Amino acid sequence: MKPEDHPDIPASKIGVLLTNLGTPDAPEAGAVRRYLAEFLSDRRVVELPAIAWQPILRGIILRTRPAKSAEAYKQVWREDGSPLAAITRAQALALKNAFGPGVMVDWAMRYGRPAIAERIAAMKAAGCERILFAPLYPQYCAATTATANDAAFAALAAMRWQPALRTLPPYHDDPAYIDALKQSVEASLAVLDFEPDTILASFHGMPQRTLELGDPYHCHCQKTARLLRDALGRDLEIAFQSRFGRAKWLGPATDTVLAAMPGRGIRKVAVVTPGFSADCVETLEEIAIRGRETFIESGGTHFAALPCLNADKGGVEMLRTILMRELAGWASDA
Ligand SMILES: C=CC1=C(C)c2cc3[nH]c(cc4nc(cc5[nH]c(cc1n2)c(C)c5CCC(=O)O)C(CCC(=O)O)=C4C)c(C)c3C=C
Ligand SMILES: [Fe+2]
Ligand SMILES: [Fe+2]
Repeated sequence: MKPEDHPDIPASKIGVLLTNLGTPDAPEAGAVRRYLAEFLSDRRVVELPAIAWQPILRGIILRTRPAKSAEAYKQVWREDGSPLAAITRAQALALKNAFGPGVMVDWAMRYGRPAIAERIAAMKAAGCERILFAPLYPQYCAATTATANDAAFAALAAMRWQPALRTLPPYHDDPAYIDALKQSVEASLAVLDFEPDTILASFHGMPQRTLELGDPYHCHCQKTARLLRDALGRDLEIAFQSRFGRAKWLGPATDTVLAAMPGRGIRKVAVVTPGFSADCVETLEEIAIRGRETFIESGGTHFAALPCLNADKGGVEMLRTILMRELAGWASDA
């Protein structure tokens, strides 16, 4: 029996914490500025010494970009908030009972709210002595996966009684992921009123230098694209979107490819964004709105932006499969 002066200890549980990048609290310049200040101050994202970068960030970028980005967010904002947050929340909800009793599922964001440290602390307070931390990036990159893991381990660094922590590895070539993408693309194409001449797989870009420094992101994206092309058994091109700053980024650039396609005889295109586990401003505004404009203004006739896996049945089942594998030896249902 526990002595009277002994602190309460909740029954031992397991936690699964889904994590994505983060998003502003509102589609307004002030909220976007706070979000970008945190995001773009991360040394894993902009790999420049603070003394050189902070004056540019504070003096130029945070004065100009928030208003422009807020306009983009306004165009995709939903009644239940930012698409990225709403969909990540829905993914966690859909997986709530997926791993059996004693396994709780929650979600967090690397930047903004709900914060990773806050949700890990809540899981520990609820009795989670083991946590599977799952950054939902199929392709590994230091600017996404590693910085999310850093934040999780930093949260543990402040704890006396730490939970054991596992992290979800990249799943860019996992058969469950490739199959979910194939099914999702085929279902989306089946309801289009046109047959695309080709499919363009657009991944978020990264500075070229990160490839030279040893980041596997470029190779992971290429492998996902190759496996998806093989699974679909049809033409599929790869491109990288969302270039930021003046340095050279991975290519070819999505907007350049879309602008050139009609000149190459490709007038009908479907764009898929397999690197995003949830639709967000990058897919819904940059691709579905601006990408369409670029393609049509260049002479294209038909354009479709296909949805991400999101909290759809196939996407959730894929997440259940890969998460269950990582829970092996921890959860009895795994
Ligand atoms: C999926 C992988 C992602 C990688 C790799 C990535 C790298 C990266 N991004 C920026 C700058 C910005 N990204 C922004 C939005 C954004 N980025 C990702 C994912 C990756 N980023 C997502 C899911 C989102 C959407 C967030 C949302 O709220 O919907 C933005 C903000 C939007 C804007 O102002 O354009 C910026 C800025 C850099 C610099 C970078 C790698 C170095
Ligand atoms: Fe980004
Ligand atoms: Fe590569």
